[in-house]
Amino acid sequence: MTLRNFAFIGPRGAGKSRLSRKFAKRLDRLLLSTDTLISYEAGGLPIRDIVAAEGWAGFREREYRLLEKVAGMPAVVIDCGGGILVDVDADGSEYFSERKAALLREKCTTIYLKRSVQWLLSRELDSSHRPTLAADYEAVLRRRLPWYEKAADYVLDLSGRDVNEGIEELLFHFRDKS
Ligand SMILES: Nc1ncnc2c1ncn2[C@@H]1O[C@H](COP(=O)(O)OP(=O)(O)O)[C@@H](O)[C@H]1O
Ligand SMILES: O=C(O)C1=C[C@@H](OP(=O)(O)O)[C@@H](O)[C@H](O)C1
Ligand SMILES: [Mg+2]
Repeated sequence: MTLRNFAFIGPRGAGKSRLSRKFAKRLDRLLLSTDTLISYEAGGLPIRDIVAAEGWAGFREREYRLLEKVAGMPAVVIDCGGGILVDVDADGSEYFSERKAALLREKCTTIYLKRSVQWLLSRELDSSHRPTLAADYEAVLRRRLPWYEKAADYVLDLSGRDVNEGIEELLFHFRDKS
């Protein structure tokens, strides 16, 4: 039995944080949230404030540096922020983050929590901790969804199913592989 770690990826609001907490508990593993650790390292500043101060480029850089530290830890569950596969260029345009994808590929079993575009749009979350991504959130989703597919070792489609069913599927699929 190897002690490979798990990383959850997927768009904002897919349920990564909630599911990964339950999953880590079932496996009795340590759960690490990239968002929470980035905030903590920034002296407790909410992500919204980090982005306001440093721009998305600053936040993506923090995300990369944090992922470098946690991706190789053995036997942990990593709850990634929705933009873990994103970097931004000088004019603020998003592109696929090969450097963060490479860390996930090399060091983690990456699970994509898949939801339909309609489901995600109907639940787009408005919270003081989640800075607005763009006026056209659907365009953001359509650009990013293929990136999650590309980076995933396993796709967990939660359409019409609850979190517990999803966890049972993962425990079954990875029963001899984790
Ligand atoms: N399956 C679900 N059923 C009901 N509420 C959910 C479910 N998954 C997530 N939520 C709620 O939706 C919100 C976003 O979930 P969260 O786990 O934070 O998503 P993510 O980390 O992918 O952005 C939270 O308020 C959470 O309580
Ligand atoms: O999609 C994104 O770019 C982001 C998603 C957020 O995490 P959740 O997916 O947990 O909401 C958080 O990392 C930050 O606000 C940026
Ligand atoms: Mg989250």
